[in-house]
Amino acid sequence: MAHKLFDIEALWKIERLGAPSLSPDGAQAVVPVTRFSMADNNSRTGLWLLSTRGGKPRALTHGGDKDGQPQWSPRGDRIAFVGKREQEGRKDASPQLYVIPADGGEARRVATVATGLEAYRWLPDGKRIAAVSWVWPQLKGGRAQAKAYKDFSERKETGYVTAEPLYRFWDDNLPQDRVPHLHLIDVDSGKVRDLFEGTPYELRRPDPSAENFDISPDGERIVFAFDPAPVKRIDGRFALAELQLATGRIDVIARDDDYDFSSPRYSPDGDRIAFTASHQGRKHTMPAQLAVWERSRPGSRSGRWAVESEAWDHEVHAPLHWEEDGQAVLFTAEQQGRCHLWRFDLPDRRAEVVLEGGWVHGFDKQAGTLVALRDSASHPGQIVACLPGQPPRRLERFNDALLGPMVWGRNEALWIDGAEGDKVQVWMTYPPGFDPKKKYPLLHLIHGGPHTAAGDVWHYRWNTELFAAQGYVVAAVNYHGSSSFGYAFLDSITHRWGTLELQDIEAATDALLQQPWADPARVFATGGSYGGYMVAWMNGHVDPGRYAAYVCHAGCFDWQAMFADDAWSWHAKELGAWYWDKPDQVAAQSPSTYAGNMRTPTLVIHGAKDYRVPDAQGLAYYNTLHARGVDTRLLWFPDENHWVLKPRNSRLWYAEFLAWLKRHDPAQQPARKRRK
Ligand SMILES: CSCC[C@H](NC=O)C(=O)N[C@@H](Cc1ccccc1)C(=O)O
Repeated sequence: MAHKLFDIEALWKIERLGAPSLSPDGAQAVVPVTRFSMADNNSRTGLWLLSTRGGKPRALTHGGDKDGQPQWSPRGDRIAFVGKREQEGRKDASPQLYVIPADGGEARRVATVATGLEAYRWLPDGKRIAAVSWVWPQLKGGRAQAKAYKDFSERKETGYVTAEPLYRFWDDNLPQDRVPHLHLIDVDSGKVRDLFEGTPYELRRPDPSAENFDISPDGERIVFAFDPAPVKRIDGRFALAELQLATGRIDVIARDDDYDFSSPRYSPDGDRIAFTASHQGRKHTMPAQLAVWERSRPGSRSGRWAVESEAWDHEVHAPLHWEEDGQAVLFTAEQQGRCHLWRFDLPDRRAEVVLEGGWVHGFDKQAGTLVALRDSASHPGQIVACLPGQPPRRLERFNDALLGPMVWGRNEALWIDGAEGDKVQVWMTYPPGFDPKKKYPLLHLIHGGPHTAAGDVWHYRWNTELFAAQGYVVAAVNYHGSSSFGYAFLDSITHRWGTLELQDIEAATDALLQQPWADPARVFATGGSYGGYMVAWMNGHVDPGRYAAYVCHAGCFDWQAMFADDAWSWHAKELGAWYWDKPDQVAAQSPSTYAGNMRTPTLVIHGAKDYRVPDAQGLAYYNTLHARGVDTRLLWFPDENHWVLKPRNSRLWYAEFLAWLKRHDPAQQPARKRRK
């Protein structure tokens, strides 16, 4: 068989699987599958049925362009999903809810909600659905909302007037006077009721999702997380409230101004609620921990809550999923650059791994069958099933024909001596056919956050296998501040951004340059967002010549000017001061302060729709390098945000990235230039 090298065309031919939902008997899973077209520069998402008992995957939907968030009904007879389709002569102007018989057939639009529907959950009766829609809170009734939506869509004034502190999020101009409300939808009649109408309640504004609410097993109550503060900010501290469906009464059941609560889930008997609690009053970096609220007595509206996982030094990721016996909760959590599925036993307060990562991104468990979406640095997302007493088994082979004939680079985690005498993890990907007796260029990929991690995960925007296939030894350092190594390590960089991270990256470079394969003239450093901050920081702190070139994608350059970002209320917590109180402390952590030392060639990349790191950051860095006479190049996307997401722009991104490294790689210069 001919062996092919993995490249950008293959990357975009990969069919991307979404989180699975299981039928109530656990026999089948439904998953969204997205296929991209480089030619058309777009994508289509359809739903597929996968049997957990054996058999070939079957396509469930064909009609829509973007059929997402499939959820099996509690009775197992139908599957709901969110899509934008054309049906009965009507084209959806906003995402709507559809249902389709689980054994196939035509999808039916459940209702037309002018303001659109997003996240949702089935009620246990299988006849109703609770869904999120952004509405004008002062209006009453669907008709008034529809008129407001029409007026808004057809308005000629494009100006955005606001007095909100949170008025944009990533690339979204929210709230524009709307707030996310929960709605109750009757699946057969299509009747819709706004459950929060006339109340001050709303779900979280940044990315409201189905993790923010849950329905009690008897279908009588809905618990949801809400921000009690009258003015909503990105770092709001959420409380929990419970709504009685019969009366509309809402009671606040758990509130602590020191804590941020999220992701509530009812226990199988409905008398406890698992949720995540982050002790923000102690410090803004505190992890989300597993907490449980317990009703004082059955049917009561009061109860007590406690953090259960305090002694377990891990951050708990939503969603939470109760085991059927009510004794344990399943969730994912990171550990040393991997993300496993864990079972947290409540009586013992002990966590054990149920399914190892790579990286587990989504899962469901019904009737003893577990399914999960899992990837690793060496393969994209796959759906695996675990039946009782059996090892994990793959349920589909969507990408095997494409990826099977490729030669892959080897991935491994190394540990080096980093800052503060700590061991620091470095994820390595070696070129296919790597021979340690030959010489190779070294490429740092520096992760963002800073409180995230590089790891055993498949990345579409910073694909380690793709870079390795181009001949680079790829190193991704989990510098101080990274998640997945415990709280002290994550918090160690607070109020002194840049310093320890640089020591770790430099220590990794030193350690790797000891390897026989390393070529000291061919070392590159690249990164996005906080990783972009780091390469700009390196340009001002590391001697010129140590790194042959940098690539800075969406990098933070100047923390004072960064105050234009959507995350501005975090700055003082992370940097230790507002810029007007301690300008020197903030400036000391800004790469721009060290511009006078910058000499290393840099490719600067930025998207104009990036509200997290506004593109003025990238432009200021690029202009600075120009003014200083440093070799630089700008790749600016008018239509991309913090991430480059369109197939053609991604191809351009990789092409420019690789061409920049090649241009500054002494081994890749024409012979005449190299002799000079
Ligand atoms: C508390 S850190 C800021 C939020 C955030 N973290 C999640 O990844 C983030 O967006 N980080 C950016 C860099 C950044 C840091 C601080 C303020 C704005 C942007 C990233 O690396 O993606």
